[in-house]
Amino acid sequence: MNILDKIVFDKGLEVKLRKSLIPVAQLEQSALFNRPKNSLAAALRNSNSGIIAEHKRRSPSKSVINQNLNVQDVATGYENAGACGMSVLTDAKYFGGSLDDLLIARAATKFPLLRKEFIIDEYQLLEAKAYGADVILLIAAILTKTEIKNLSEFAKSLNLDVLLEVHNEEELQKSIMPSLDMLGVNNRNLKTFEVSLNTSKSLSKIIPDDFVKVSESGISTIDAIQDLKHYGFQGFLIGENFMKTDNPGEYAKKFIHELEAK
Ligand SMILES: O=P(O)(O)OC[C@@H](O)[C@@H](O)c1c[nH]c2ccccc12
Repeated sequence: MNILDKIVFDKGLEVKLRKSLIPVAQLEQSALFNRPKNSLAAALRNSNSGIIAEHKRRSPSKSVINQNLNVQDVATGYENAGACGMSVLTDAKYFGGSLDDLLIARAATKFPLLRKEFIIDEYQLLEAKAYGADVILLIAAILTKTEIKNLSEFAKSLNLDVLLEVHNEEELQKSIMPSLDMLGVNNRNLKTFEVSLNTSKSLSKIIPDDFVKVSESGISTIDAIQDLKHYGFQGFLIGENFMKTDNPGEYAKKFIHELEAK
């Protein structure tokens, strides 16, 4: 079993347990459930920096990144920095996150929030909504074409934006459908952890222009972003490069100002 298979196996057990603890009706009663969406896709289209800043304490590829921060400070820091939105890892076992992190970020900010999770079940989309997300991630490597269709259509019915993530051409070909808002290319192979920005560059040519293109992972310099912009990318998902500092918000602010000055 590769790491992605392990994560998905554990996620299946976790979702089953969560479903038995919190019924759908309770999620639907959340005060946040009918909150109007703040669209990440729209924010990216209207931005010239396009940064989506991530909250990530640890990961299977890097182990600990930063365990000493408070999500509320990180969220307000990212919003004040001028990021288009924030990605909040909610997986506990492999990334040290939680749905409470999402709830805290929501209470502290108004900008678009992405629930960064291994989504395999509609129940997780109801959770995303109940805990204040505006956007959800779907990962093509762990879903069939039918699952992508069903989950993305359900997300749209809940008024959530959908970011679909691919890593190769085969995943992209099976995924292109109208119920997606953004197409993300993960520069990191989730099975081997290899990272190359060339993955974004080569797949950009076959992503239809009606989707906002997002490049994810392994981005640490202004030059890399300038380069990716030439390939049509409008969104740049950055985690570790911000989170490894003592003050991710301040670091992101400098980074975004520098990018906007170019
Ligand atoms: O920390 P980085 O290299 O800047 O990467 C951020 C983000 O792209 C990465 O965390 C990510 C992209 N897709 C994912 C899917 C699941 C978990 C994590 C991810």
